[in-house]
Amino acid sequence: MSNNAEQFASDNYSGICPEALEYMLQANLGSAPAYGNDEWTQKAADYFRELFEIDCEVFFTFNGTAANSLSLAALCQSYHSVICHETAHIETDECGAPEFASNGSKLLLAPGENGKLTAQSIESIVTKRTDIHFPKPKVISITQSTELGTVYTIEELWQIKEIAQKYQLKVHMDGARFANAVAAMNKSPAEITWKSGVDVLCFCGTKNGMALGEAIIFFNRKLAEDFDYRCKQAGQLASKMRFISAPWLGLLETGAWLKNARHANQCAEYLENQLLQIDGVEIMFPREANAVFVKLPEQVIQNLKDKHWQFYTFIGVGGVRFMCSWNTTKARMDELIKDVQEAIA
Ligand SMILES: Cc1ncc(COP(=O)(O)O)c(C=O)c1O
Ligand SMILES: C[C@H](O)[C@H](N)C(=O)O
Repeated sequence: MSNNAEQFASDNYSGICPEALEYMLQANLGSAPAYGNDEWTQKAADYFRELFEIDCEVFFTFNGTAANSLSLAALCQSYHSVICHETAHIETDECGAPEFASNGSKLLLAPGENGKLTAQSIESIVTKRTDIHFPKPKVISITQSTELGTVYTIEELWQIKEIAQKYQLKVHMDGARFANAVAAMNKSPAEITWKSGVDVLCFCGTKNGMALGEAIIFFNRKLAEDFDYRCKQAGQLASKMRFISAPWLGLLETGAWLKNARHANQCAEYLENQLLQIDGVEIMFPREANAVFVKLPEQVIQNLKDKHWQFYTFIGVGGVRFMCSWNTTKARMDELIKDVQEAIA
């Protein structure tokens, strides 16, 4: 087997946290009804309704791309468009799945500082064209925490809510790192979702300590009509759904979902502080969740790769993302910091 030392490439690299694994093993005792008709799925869905303080509709998919693309398809018709940030994952890394699942809804890209849409950038797109030849804006998609490791504040979410209401737009939240945003903001899940105008949240379990599995949470039940059929048709209805919902229940009932996110955020804060002490390292965006984006000289990047460090460099020349996870250790961070120091020296 290859070297399984922890990497800072992505929280997708991490294994399953103990709580998720324990509940998975419990669910493995004996047989259970298939296709979501099991007690684990019912309990997990009920727990989400308790956590978000609302009678929301909950669905489970295998991954985030499916969650995003299917939920967006539920919010708009093929002749509509979805406004998202130019660095949004639904634009950069889902291979056109949102457009495919919606039969053609166009993504309209907006700039914005630190990876965030603003009410102004949204309004300028909505008002730019209103003629029949242009796909009518219908959905705003925001990522919380963002692809650049930043977090929408409550004030920013409310400004976006006001624009959405002004122009009758729905709001989708890509919550690949939603737990990290909750941990960073110290606000309730309800406050940073439906109370701030979010209609549907794709809450990622994969990056939060599960093997796989996302929860799609419709705060507006009307929008979930027949969504189960959409999931089935897309191959996202798990026959042994208990092996997605039980680990979710493990994260929720034990509080590990928030504990894991807090740990990842705290590790990123430590990593950022240590990197800031190295001459030649430039922090690219405010570190507000579990990712640290730094600018490094090209030969330093190559030196780190030669030492078998793995990381994403999708953010321009010299841009590097270090992502912390539920199982990140100080020892491993110190190894990375030492190698960066030696490479720069
Ligand atoms: C911001 C964001 N959204 C969505 C996804 C999609 O998740 P998946 O790779 O499981 O399709 C990812 C993947 O890591 C992501 O980083
Ligand atoms: C960028 C890559 O697609 C993955 N979503 C990640 O964040 O690691």
